[in-house]
Amino acid sequence: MKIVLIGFRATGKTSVGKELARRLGLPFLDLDEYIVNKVGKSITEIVEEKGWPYFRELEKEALYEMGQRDNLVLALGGGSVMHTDEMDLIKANSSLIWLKAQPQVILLRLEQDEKSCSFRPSLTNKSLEEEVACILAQREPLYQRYADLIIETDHLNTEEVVAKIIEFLRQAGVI
Ligand SMILES: Nc1ncnc2c1ncn2[C@@H]1O[C@H](COP(=O)(O)OP(=O)(O)O)[C@@H](O)[C@H]1O
Ligand SMILES: O=C(O)C1=C[C@@H](OP(=O)(O)O)[C@@H](O)[C@H](O)C1
Ligand SMILES: [Mg+2]
Repeated sequence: MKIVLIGFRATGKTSVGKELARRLGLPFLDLDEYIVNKVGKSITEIVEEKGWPYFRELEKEALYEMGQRDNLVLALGGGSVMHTDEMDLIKANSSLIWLKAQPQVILLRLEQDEKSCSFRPSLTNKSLEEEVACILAQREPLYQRYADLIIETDHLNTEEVVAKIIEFLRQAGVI
């Protein structure tokens, strides 16, 4: 059983993934934390030193490795869905959950999360507000393409999101 969380930055993939794994008694892996531990540098350091294309190569490689793994809950980074070959492999043997949030909610969570500084360097030269609108629009078709279940998280806390995922997995006969 492999449960994979996708969605834009700050929609709750990492927090929900940890709690879901605890509830299901499965190991949890966060793709960004995996990359950071492997390289020994924060995402912000990686991007400042070598640029976004280099981070995307590391992400693609890590995603491919996760395609080979089973029995885990996996939280991806917001941009992981751009690696379509690796995502197609993951899609073949996983339940994929798309966590959604409205742009205003994403902005608020991004600004309040202490990890934004080291895990979420700017993706564009735009203002944060413009960046969220623009990158969300680009990526939504990809999130849609891979999702088995879509959850609107604006008015739900982490436990409520986890409960919805567990209910879906039960109904689908996955657990
Ligand atoms: N459902 C939620 N309601 C309120 N805040 C949330 C929710 N999910 C996540 N957060 C908060 O948003 C921030 C980003 O969450 P995180 O799990 O790191 O998201 P992601 O991994 O998708 O970027 C954190 O500060 C987290 O506590
Ligand atoms: O949206 C993106 O391109 C990114 C999202 C981040 O992960 P979260 O979605 O967990 O914030 C992290 O992978 C990196 O900063 C790139
Ligand atoms: Mg995350």
